[in-house]
Amino acid sequence: MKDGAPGMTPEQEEEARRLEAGRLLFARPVNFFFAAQKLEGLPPASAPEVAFCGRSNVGKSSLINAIAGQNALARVSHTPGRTRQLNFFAAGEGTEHPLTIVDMPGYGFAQASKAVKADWQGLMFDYLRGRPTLRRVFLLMDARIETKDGDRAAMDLLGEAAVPFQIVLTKSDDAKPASRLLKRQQEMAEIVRKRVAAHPVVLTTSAAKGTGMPELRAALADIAASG
Ligand SMILES: Nc1nc2c(ncn2[C@@H]2O[C@H](COP(=O)(O)OP(=O)(O)OP(=O)(O)O)[C@@H](O)[C@H]2O)c(=O)[nH]1
Repeated sequence: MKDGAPGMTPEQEEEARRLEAGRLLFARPVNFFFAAQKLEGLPPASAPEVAFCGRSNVGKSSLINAIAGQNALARVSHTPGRTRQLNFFAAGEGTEHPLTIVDMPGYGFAQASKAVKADWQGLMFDYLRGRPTLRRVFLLMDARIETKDGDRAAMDLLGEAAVPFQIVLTKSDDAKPASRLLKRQQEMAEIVRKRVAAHPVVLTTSAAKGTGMPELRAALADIAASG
C-alpha cells in the first residue's frame, strides 16, 4: 500500500483506505447464486454475510443494484412486496475477502394476510438466529416517510435475535425540503442511541443519485475483511 497523500491526517488516510477497499470489493461483478423460500437447504455458510431488509418498496433492489453498479442484478419492482424470498449474491468472488449479500423479503406489504405475515416473521427470525456467518443486517428506511410499526417490529426482531444492524436511509434525493431529511436523520440518531444492537453510524443514501454508495461499500468491505 502507498503512503497517504501529503497533508492528510491519519483519520483521513484511514477513511481513504476504507473507501478504496469498498471500491475494490465491487470492482468485480456481483453474482446472484441462490434463492430460498424456506430455510432448509440454504447455501453453505462460508464467506461473511450481510443481509438487507426493509419495508417493501423501500428501495432495496435499487440500492443493491447501485452498490454493485449493475442495473439488473436485483429486480426493481413497481408492485410492492414482490420479493418474497431470500436472494443470495456473491461479491468479491476470487478475492481474499469475499462477501455474501442477502436480499431479504420486504415486510409491511398491506395486502398480505396475517398468516403470510407470521410465516415471514418466522422465516426472518429463523434465518437471523441460525446463520453463523451473518455479520450485520442493513435495515433500510425511507428518508421521506416516518418510521412505521413494521420497522419497529423488525428492530425488535433483530434485537431478540441479537443480530447487529445498521440503519440506511434510502431515497434521500426525494426527501424534500432538506429539513425533512434532517428531521429523519435526527430520528434515526435517537433510535440508534436507544437500541443496543444498532450500529452508531446511520448511512444516508440515494440509489438514484449514487449518494452514500462509497460509504456503504466501505462498510461492506470492513465486514468482508473482518472475516
Ligand atoms: N427517488 C428515488 N426513488 C427510488 C430510489 N430507489 C428506489 N426508488 C423507487 O422506489 C420504488 C421501489 O424500488 P425497489 O428498488 O423496487 O424497492 P424494493 O424495496 O426492492 O421493493 P420490493 O421488491 O417491493 O420489496 C421504485 O419505483 C424505484 O424507482 C431512490 O434512490 N430515489
